[in-house]
Amino acid sequence: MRVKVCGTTSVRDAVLSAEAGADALGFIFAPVSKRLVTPQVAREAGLSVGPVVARVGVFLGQGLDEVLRTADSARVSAVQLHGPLRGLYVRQVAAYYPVLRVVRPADLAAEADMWRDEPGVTLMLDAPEPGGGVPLDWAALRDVFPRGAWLAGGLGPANVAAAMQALNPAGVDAVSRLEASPGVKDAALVQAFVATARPGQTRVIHSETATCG
Ligand SMILES: O=C(O)c1ccccc1NCC(=O)[C@H](O)[C@H](O)COP(=O)(O)O
Repeated sequence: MRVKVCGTTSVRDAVLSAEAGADALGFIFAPVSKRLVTPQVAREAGLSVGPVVARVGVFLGQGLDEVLRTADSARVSAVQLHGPLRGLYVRQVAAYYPVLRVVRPADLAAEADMWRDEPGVTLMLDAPEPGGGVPLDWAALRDVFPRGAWLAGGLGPANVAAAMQALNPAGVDAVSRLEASPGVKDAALVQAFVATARPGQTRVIHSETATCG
């Protein structure tokens, strides 16, 4: 089980999510988002969490050049793609970065067929409005949720265990229900989310500096 905390906009929030045990941090580069971050801040935040935590650049309907340039400048380790996209476009991004391809329930069957045997492209099921905090109907998805797919959509500390029980996703992702205000994390909510999704995984990011001599 992998846990991604999305909508990171500062070094402070990157460090608190990493210390809570998150496997991945999301940096949103879609201009429509309330959690928009610059590539420079994303890069600094990513560098602040050490070598283990994945940094995911999140895009919605943006041009290929913009996606690749921004991802490079932010030094992300993976790219998350929202919106209706041609298969060729997704493959072109996947030639450079592991891709989380985000789909709505209505598009799940077609996209699952398209990406089933495609190394480097992982499906993530999300609500039609990304970052909207609205959970999906897990019961309706039980028979069609693809093996190895990730789940998002209105997840938080109070419901992530039930979502995992219902669909057994390979990863979970959340933003709205982990915030004090849009773009600002609530440390207690992040800790509770990660601890519930994957117990016992906190980590130390900043250790005491050893003194020599
Ligand atoms: O969160 C946003 O503002 C956003 C805007 C545009 C594209 C993607 C966005 N978020 C992507 C995410 O990965 C969210 O974590 C995911 O949609 C779940 O959000 P939530 O339902 O609020 O937990």
